[in-house]
Amino acid sequence: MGINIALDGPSGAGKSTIAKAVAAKMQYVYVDTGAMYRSVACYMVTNGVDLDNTEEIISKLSEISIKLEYKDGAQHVILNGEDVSDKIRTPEISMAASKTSAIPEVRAFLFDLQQTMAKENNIIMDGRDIGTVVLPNADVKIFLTASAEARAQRRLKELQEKGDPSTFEEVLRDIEQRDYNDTHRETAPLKKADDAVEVDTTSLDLQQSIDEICRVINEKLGVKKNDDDGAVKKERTPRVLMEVQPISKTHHVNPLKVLVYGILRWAVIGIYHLYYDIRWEGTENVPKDGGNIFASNHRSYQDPVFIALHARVPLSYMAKEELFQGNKAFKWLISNLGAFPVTRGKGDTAVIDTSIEKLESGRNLAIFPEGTRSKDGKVGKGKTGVALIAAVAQTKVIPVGITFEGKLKFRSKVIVRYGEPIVPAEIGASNTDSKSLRVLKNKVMEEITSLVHE
Ligand SMILES: Nc1ncnc2c1ncn2[C@@H]1O[C@H](COP(=O)(O)OP(=O)(O)O)[C@@H](O)[C@H]1O
Ligand SMILES: Nc1ccn([C@H]2C[C@H](O)[C@@H](COP(=O)(O)OP(=O)(O)O)O2)c(=O)n1
Repeated sequence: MGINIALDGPSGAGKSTIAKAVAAKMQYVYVDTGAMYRSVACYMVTNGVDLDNTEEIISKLSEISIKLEYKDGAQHVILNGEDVSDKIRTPEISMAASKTSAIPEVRAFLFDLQQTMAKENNIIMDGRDIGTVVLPNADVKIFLTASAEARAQRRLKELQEKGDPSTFEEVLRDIEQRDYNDTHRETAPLKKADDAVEVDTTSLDLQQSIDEICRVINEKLGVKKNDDDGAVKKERTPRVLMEVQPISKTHHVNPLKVLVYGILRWAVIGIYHLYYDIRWEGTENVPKDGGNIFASNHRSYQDPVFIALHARVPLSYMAKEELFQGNKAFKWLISNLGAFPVTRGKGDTAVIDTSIEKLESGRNLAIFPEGTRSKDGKVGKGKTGVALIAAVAQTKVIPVGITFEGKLKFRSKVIVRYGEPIVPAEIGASNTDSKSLRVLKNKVMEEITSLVHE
């Protein structure tokens, strides 16, 4: 179960703008339930359904599929495969949504979808009934308001920017009509939950509103008192959330080094083709830039080289510290090939910092989540370290599957498969809380396993 923040209030109070900003700041998923109601209305309007004919509206619900997708940080609303993100924002659809959202069957239809999203992710969800009906146990509930005039003024500005000729009076009338519809419907009317914090934004500008909401959230997520026994509930502090700092992709490995590395790579690829019966698959999945994690099953000491040969930017990888203690020339060699030491079995936390530093410096990082080589070729369960590094750095993880029969020897048939990159935030792992790490680790191990067995 993720952390859930419920944000309710009337139209134009600032819910979606603020929720988006908070989601970006806290690396949460933003769920715009209004967009879902708008999509239902959009389908009805587009298909000529009479909005006073409740029976017909209900009968059409089974034809609707709604998805919220996240591309380049923006939320897109997909209705039956079509991106309707812009289409649902017209005054006509606003008014239609206000009408169709009063129908209990429409609400029940969207309720399941909303609850599922809340279960799977850390989310901030905005709407009218989130704190009262959809997420009655939300960790934080906020009721956002502003005077009808202030809200109408904001909407008018928005509409004017889009070239819409509506007047202030018309917009105010629409807002008041929708407020009336939303607060007077029988099912899940707009009202403040008893345990919600009310924030009035009438005299606050946007930044002040965002700051106030962040303050309320931090206060609520900090330490929560259990009303029944006065004990402090299991603390879910935002401290952990703050540690997530997506690495900056502005650091690049020296281009000359990349060029020399490229020439060497191709020379080594040639040698490897002579020595092994080797093939690389899925090379189109390898990002052209650095700062990515390659997570692979571990079969042999050659694995870092196998993985590196199709990555354009050099790789760093962890190697057991004993390798750095013996022969100085060997230490020099492996260090220059990107290895850095890790103390095994001691929960070496410095290695996490070093890994992040490597990624930040623009290098790629190879990790073998199983920790040790597999003798029989079976993929083990994997440790959480890979997920922790990926979650803290919020960077792509490219799963890799390495297969060969028995022991690696001259002319062994080797296949190295690169899978599609995993983006932590897209699979609900936008934090370092235990649920995010579990989700991420499981996904990485699943992908590696299926690449090995393809
Ligand atoms: N506190 C505020 N002060 C000024 N403008 C605001 C404020 N909050 C929101 N806005 C602006 O008002 C408009 C409506 O806000 P929006 O987030 O769409 O409201 P809601 O989701 O509650 O309907 C947006 O253009 C937004 O930039
Ligand atoms: N949880 C929700 C969310 C929206 N609705 C209704 C109320 C509104 O009339 C429509 C559209 O909501 P939306 O939040 O997009 O509207 P505004 O952006 O506030 O104008 O859906 C609802 O009934 N319950």
